[in-house]
Amino acid sequence: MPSSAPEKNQKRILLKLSGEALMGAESFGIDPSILDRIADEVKQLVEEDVQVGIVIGGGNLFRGEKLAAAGMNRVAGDHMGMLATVMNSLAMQDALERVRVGTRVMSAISLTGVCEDYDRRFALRFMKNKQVVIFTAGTGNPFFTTDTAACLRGIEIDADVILKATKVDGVYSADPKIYPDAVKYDHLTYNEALEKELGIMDLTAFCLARDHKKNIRVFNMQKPGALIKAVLDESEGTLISCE
Ligand SMILES: Nc1ncnc2c1ncn2[C@@H]1O[C@H](COP(=O)(O)OP(=O)(O)OP(=O)(O)O)[C@@H](O)[C@H]1O
Ligand SMILES: O=c1ccn([C@@H]2O[C@H](COP(=O)(O)O)[C@@H](O)[C@H]2O)c(=O)[nH]1
Repeated sequence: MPSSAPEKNQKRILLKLSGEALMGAESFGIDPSILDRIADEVKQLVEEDVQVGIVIGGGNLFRGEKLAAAGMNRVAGDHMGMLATVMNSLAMQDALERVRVGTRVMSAISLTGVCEDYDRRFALRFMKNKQVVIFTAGTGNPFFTTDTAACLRGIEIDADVILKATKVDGVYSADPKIYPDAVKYDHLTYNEALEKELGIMDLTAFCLARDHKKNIRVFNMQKPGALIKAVLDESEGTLISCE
């Protein structure tokens, strides 16, 4: 049976892009200049022979939890949240294809005529052929997050690392947006992150990555060049690993 692992010396990454990071200075939606910069950086990685899978959040548009707090049925709200991730994914695909990076959007929810259904084996083939694969619509199930989807897909495609691209420089002793004196960690184990109840990711995502021994690197996507450094130099942000 053919191996699903990348060729020797070739990296495969799962990049989780926060929906909120796509807003830039806006309070809702997408700032096209941010998408264009991310597309340029992803293109550089593909040119360096890195296989790239992407999961995008939907927090810039809708979150099920927030809609439920406003009175909506939670499952309907989560469906809206997952569809929001599809909108972000289509925008990212468009930006990547404008810089001539072949991109497939594979959805956990069937959306005939809009994007392809998720199929792990096809996804691996596309990535080996230098196409970027955007895994969209989260896990396809309500009550989950796109962080969990990123860990799930990262494990399925046997990524070398899961990169969480967000709006802060890494993992801190407390949320740096609320506690400006919080201290940044360069490295943490999963057990430390869980014990300290660090809110950078939800517990389901953390436990999934820990149980399957996948490292996560958290870094700031708003910093130009940080993605390249996080992948090629492994020097950006905070690394979370088992040991
Ligand atoms: N200990 C901590 N260290 C760093 N950031 C933290 C911590 N606790 C909470 N945070 C917050 O977590 C946020 C991460 O949110 P991010 O927007 O990346 O995730 P998301 O909710 O999964 O994505 P989306 O925006 O797509 O919904 C950071 O912006 C930061 O303010
Ligand atoms: O597997 C999933 C993933 C996401 N959702 C819903 O989508 C929104 C947006 O995702 P974020 O991770 O918050 O960016 C999320 O709030 C959920 O409502 C989901 O239901 N299932």
